[in-house]
Order: sequence, then structure tokens, then C-alpha cells
Amino acid sequence: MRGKFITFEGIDGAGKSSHVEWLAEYLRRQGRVVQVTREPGGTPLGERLRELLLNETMHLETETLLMFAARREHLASRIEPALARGEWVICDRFSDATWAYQGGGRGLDKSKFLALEHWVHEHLQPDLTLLFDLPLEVARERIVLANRVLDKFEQERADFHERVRQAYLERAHAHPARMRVIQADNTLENIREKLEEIVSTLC
Ligand SMILES: Nc1ncnc2c1ncn2[C@@H]1O[C@H](COP(=O)(O)OP(=O)(O)OP(=O)(O)O)[C@@H](O)[C@H]1O
Ligand SMILES: Cc1cn([C@H]2C[C@H](O)[C@@H](COP(=O)(O)O)O2)c(=O)[nH]c1=O
Repeated sequence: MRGKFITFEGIDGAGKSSHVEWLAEYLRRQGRVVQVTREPGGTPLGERLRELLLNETMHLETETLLMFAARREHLASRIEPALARGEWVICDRFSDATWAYQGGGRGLDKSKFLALEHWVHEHLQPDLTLLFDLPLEVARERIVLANRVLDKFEQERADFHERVRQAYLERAHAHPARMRVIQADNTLENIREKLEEIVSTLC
């Protein structure tokens, strides 16, 4: 039987990465074989593209095409083979991030996003997308407390991140069967309880 494809989404600092490995372990305890991966990245080529994408200034369409190029490679060499073997794949960000960051944040024409999405993964969408949503100020505060070096996206102004947040919420509203909004301004324990409840509907 084909495996399940779960993606995590949200603005920078929403808390996605704090739950990705936890969810993988939770599913492994239930006997699933689980792969954890991320975008941009997830393959040797994708990780090289990630370095460029997170650090170099480039034209919006170059940025979008590179995100989808990395994704094409990721799907072909890692995600699709794993799902075909019956494994579960948990991916930290996928195409909804392009919708939100390049579309909402930077103003990419929606028809260009939809054309690339159709080209690169017409027949594959995540079985479940967990959208971590919280006020911008809370996410910013977490990033400051973590005291990490900020990448190109994290250095963007607050209005950029607010547009990203709104684009994610708009997308979740348009895809209610696939996307579940998690109130991420909450304790790790409460969020994990919610994740268990949602994921149990997939098993
Ligand atoms: N529920 C929470 N309550 C308090 N702090 C949290 C919570 N979740 C995560 N954090 C902290 O916030 C910071 C950002 O979390 P994390 O790296 O998981 O976010 P992220 O969404 O993956 O961010 P990015 O996309 O920027 O990598 C970390 O220092 C983490 O420990
Ligand atoms: C897949 C994808 C990602 N981004 C941005 C969003 C984040 O700011 C970075 C990735 O960093 P993270 O710490 O791993 O979350 O890349 C994007 O703009 N468009 C995309 O399609």
C-alpha cells in the first residue's frame, strides 16, 4: 500500500521543526517506516540549491523556478520512491510555501505558481498539511530568543511575513480537506496532543 505524505508549513519561527522529528518518532512507534525531509533541500542537489536560495538575492521568477527545480528532484529521487515502497514521508515545507512566500510575500502571479505546480506534481498533493499559525510577534520573539543567524527570508520586513501568513490562511481555507490549521501559540504538549488527534485520522 502507498505510504502517506505529510507536510509542515507556517511562517518562520512558527515551531514546525520542533515537531517534525517528534511526529516521525510517534509514527515509528506505531510501526511505520518514516522518512523526514525538508524543502528547499532533501537531496544533495536540493541542499546545494537551498544554500543559494536562502542566501543569494535573485529575481523572483528565478527564485520560484529554483524552488520547483529542487522540488522536482526531491519528488523523483526521494519522495515518490518512498511513498511507492509504502513508507511515510514527513516534509518540512512543500509547494504551499511557494504559494505563501513567493506568491503572498513577493507577489508572484498566481497563474505562474499554478502552472509550475501542475507541471511538477500534477498527480501528487500531500495527504495532510499541518499549518502552524500564530501572530507574527510571537514567531519573531521565538527567533530572537533562539539567537540564530537569519537567512534571506527571515531578514524580510514584518509586512512581508504578514502577507505570507495571510496567504497560508487563504490556501488553508481553499483546501480544507488537506490542510489543518494548528494554533501554534500554545505549549509543545498541547500542540502534540492536537497532532496525535489529527494524524490518527490518516492511519
Ligand atoms: N510551542 C512553543 N513554545 C515556545 N517556544 C517554541 C515553541 N515551538 C517552538 N519554539 C521555539 O521557537 C524557536 C523556533 O522553532 P522552530 O525552529 O521549531 O520553528 P520553525 O517553524 O521550524 O522555524 P523556521 O521555519 O524559521 O526554521 C525554537 O527556538 C523553538 O525552541
Ligand atoms: C519550500 C520553500 C521555502 N521557502 C522559504 C521559507 C523559509 O524562510 C526558507 C526555508 O527555511 P526553513 O528554516 O527550512 O523553514 O525558505 C520559500 O520561500 N519558498 C518555498 O517554496
